[in-house]
Amino acid sequence: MIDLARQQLAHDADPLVVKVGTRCLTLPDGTLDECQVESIAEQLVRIGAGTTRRVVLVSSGAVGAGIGLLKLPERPTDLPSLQAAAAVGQCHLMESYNRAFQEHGLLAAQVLLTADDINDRRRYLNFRNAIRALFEYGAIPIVNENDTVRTAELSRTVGDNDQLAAMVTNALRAPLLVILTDVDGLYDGDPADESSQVIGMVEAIDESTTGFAVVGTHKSGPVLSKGGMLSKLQAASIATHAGESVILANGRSPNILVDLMAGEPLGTLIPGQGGRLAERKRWIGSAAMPIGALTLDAGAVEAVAERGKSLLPIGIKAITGIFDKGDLVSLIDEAGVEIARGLTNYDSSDLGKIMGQPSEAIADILGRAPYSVAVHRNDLALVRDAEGS
Ligand SMILES: Nc1ncnc2c1ncn2[C@@H]1O[C@H](COP(=O)(O)OP(=O)(O)O)[C@@H](O)[C@H]1O
Ligand SMILES: N[C@@H](CCC(=O)OP(=O)(O)O)C(=O)O
Repeated sequence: MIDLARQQLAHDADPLVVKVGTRCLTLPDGTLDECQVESIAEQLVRIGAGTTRRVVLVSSGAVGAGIGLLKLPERPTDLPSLQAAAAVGQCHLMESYNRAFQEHGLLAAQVLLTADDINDRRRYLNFRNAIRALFEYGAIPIVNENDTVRTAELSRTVGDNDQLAAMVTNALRAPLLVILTDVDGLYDGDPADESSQVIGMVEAIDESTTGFAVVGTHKSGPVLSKGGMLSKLQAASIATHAGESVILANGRSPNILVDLMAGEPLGTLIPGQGGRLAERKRWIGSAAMPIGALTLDAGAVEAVAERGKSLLPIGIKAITGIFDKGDLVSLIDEAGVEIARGLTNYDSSDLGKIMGQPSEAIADILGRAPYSVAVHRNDLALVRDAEGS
């Protein structure tokens, strides 16, 4: 049955981001399921990809495809071998997509990204411009994490394609992210348990929702395919806090994308929270990850959070992390609660010297005073804006 709200959401979904998980793309032996690739491509064409609707596909599956091609007896567990499998598999994955899209007269475009590409504002803007150019040419951008340069330990890595897809959604201001996997949506218990039911709508992601994600049901081991339902909910949280909606659905269900775009109430809908954020605030608030933190005294918290003021050095009580001028930092209160994120005008070393001091003293302390404020209000996004309250 068509749901009118879902129909409107589908109608407005331009650009649309579709994320396809490994479970949806691989056969039981771990190799690439070419029929699924063809089905995804065919459905995307039917819902207007490359012609009437701008679509970005975020696709996993490189590791699975690589394992099959390299004839590995089992899935490797060490990072270099997984990266090698991903590198081999990515070619095959893209060949398959390209072949499938060419059947419909369209070209596939490979886009390999890491979280750092989105955290760096210049690279982020370049990424967005490249995607826009691909839209103009009617090519289909197919994003995957750049696995060969990924380092599991790096704090600024995304971790998996679910969250990368959410970042891409926010970067492109896509009103809808569809995450396809091998189950019908978020279940209220273990999906393997017959008494568990799919939740049609999740109003907001909180502990009760994330509590439904059964950790370890699948894929607890592999380093390059470690999404899981919790990761999908975390991704949904990133996108919905920027005001975009997310649907979790079964990519193995025939015609799922066509049905969703017709407004069928399938899967689990997590509607966008509050208003949609302006582009720059969206990047600051939710696309990028902070690499340091500034602890604010109570007066500064009030000035920034309640009066919309810039952050002055005098209101900073402590600095955590090593960062450069222009980097994204968290602004936290003395209890450690994040109240905002912003781009700092000074690096951590200079900020350490001027914190707690009036702005008039900056020139004396540093020998120069390029900025009177530590973080300008135009470069700040309040956490509560991101939460839409
Ligand atoms: N509450 C839940 N509802 C639905 N799926 C869940 C839940 N808890 C755990 N899962 C598991 O999450 C898996 C999907 O995540 P993942 O393995 O990362 O898929 P993909 O490779 O498609 O991204 C499902 O196959 C399911 O077994
Ligand atoms: N980049 C990896 C996928 C990593 C990943 O996030 O997998 P999944 O949880 O299935 O979306 C690959 O292409 O195999």
